[in-house]
Amino acid sequence: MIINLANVLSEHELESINLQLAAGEFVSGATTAGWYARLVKNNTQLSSQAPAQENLEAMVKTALNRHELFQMAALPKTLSPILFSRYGPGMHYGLHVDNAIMGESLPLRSDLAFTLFLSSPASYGGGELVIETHQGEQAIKLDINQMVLYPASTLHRVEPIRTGVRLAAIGWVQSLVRDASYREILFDLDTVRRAMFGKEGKTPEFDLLTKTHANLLRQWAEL
Ligand SMILES: O=C(O)CCC(=O)C(=O)O
Ligand SMILES: [Fe+2]
Repeated sequence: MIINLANVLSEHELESINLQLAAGEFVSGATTAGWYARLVKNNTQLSSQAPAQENLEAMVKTALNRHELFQMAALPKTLSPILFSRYGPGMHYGLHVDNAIMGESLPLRSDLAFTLFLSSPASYGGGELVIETHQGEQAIKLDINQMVLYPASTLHRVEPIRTGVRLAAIGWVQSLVRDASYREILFDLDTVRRAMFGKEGKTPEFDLLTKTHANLLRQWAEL
């Protein structure tokens, strides 16, 4: 399941993040890629030593923790550190799959990946995130402050930037529910029960669906 999330940050957070990134020190992105992805990774990232990194990361994580659709779709157990990437003209990230296990002291299994777009699409040429799916390639270039959440198990790439600058926040999620098909069932059930609640309130049907959702989550969640 590939899902787009709108309005991830507040206006104020978006402005603050972009101001801090404009003043930040960016270094080669090769340092945070696996040995083979490094061969095709040509971008820059905010230095992990940058004074702003901690604060920026906290802002994105806070926004995701309060985003209902993100919580419903990802069922997050753990979020990775957030990378802030900057692609100028000619930069790209060739076809790769993300590392399955990330981090040494606190290892995380990357079930889902996300890209939060921090530049307006009209301000740069190229730079689509292209994901290989069973239905073929899907090219994604979202509006500023929108996020795509996609399976980290896919092969994907970032097309070369032709003009302008593409800023994005990137991260990974270890989900409480490892199996993507189970996550989709839970997501669908949760969507239906919320829609029912919106139309008719707390009916006996809503209660029963809520019970089913909770009991399936109990079956499938790994804590
Ligand atoms: O910038 C993007 O949209 C994706 C980057 C990516 O694939 C990665 O960092 O592994
Ligand atoms: Fe990737």
